[in-house]
Amino acid sequence: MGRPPADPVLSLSGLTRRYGTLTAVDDVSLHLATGARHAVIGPNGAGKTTLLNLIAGTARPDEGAITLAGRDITRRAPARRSRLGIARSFQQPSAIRELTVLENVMLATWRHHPLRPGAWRRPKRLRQLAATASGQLEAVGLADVVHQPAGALSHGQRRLLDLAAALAARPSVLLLDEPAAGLTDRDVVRLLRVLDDISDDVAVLLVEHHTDLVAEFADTVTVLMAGRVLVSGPTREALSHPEVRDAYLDPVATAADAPASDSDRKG
Ligand SMILES: Nc1ncnc2c1ncn2[C@@H]1O[C@H](COP(=O)(O)OP(=O)(O)OP(=O)(O)O)[C@@H](O)[C@H]1O
Repeated sequence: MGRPPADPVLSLSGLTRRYGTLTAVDDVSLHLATGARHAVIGPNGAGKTTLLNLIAGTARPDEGAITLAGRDITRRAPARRSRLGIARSFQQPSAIRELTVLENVMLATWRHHPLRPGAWRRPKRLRQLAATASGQLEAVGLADVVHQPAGALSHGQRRLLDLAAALAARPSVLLLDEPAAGLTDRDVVRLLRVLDDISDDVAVLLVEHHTDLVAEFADTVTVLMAGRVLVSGPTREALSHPEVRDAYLDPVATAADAPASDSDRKG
């Protein structure tokens, strides 16, 4: 396992979350430095989304602690955490279909940095919001569709819109829940380009099943299995860990390495 960074922006210590008799997240400790590119992988039901929920504050841990830039946020409400610098995207694109692409990003920025009552009527402030939102949309390659309703976008474009909305809040920690889900190969290439352009000020925690994307993007990978950390370390090391290959990844390669028949295996 890798050594924790000296000055982590996000630290999870012994996080545990139970649902009845099921322990969805079991004693997980992770530390992300500023600018980290950290992926969490694992089979369905391994606890990946629950882990993101615990960090975002939409689920509360039964045990353990979370610190953001040294500040204990374990008991902070989700809105407070987002104001402190945690942004996230969800498994399903979350844009409001009836609003334009630009309005969606403006709204997201607004939610993260609430204005004083009535401030929305000030044209200068609105222009600033629109400029920030436009810049972010340009950065993710959606400049051509800013005035279209979000509902008119393709699935891949809506994923990029989610990313723009999360980034517009200028987070220090960005949580991404399966951003490549349902994307075409071409969209994944586009997504990777956008992810690569994210500022080094932002630590990214990426939950993803698309292992090629993980291998390209992440410098560190944590593998969750039944809520527990199976392995955590540099990407190449973690992905080539024998238990990871056997249990989860690359079944074709694993099958090719395996003995030819059951009798071989038993023998
Ligand atoms: N609110 C909840 N109530 C009860 N059980 C839950 C709840 N949320 C998650 N679980 C259970 O916790 C376990 C972990 O779920 P989680 O969604 O975190 O897994 P995951 O690794 O994100 O899976 P997937 O890759 O399918 O999204 C699962 O067994 C799930 O059924």
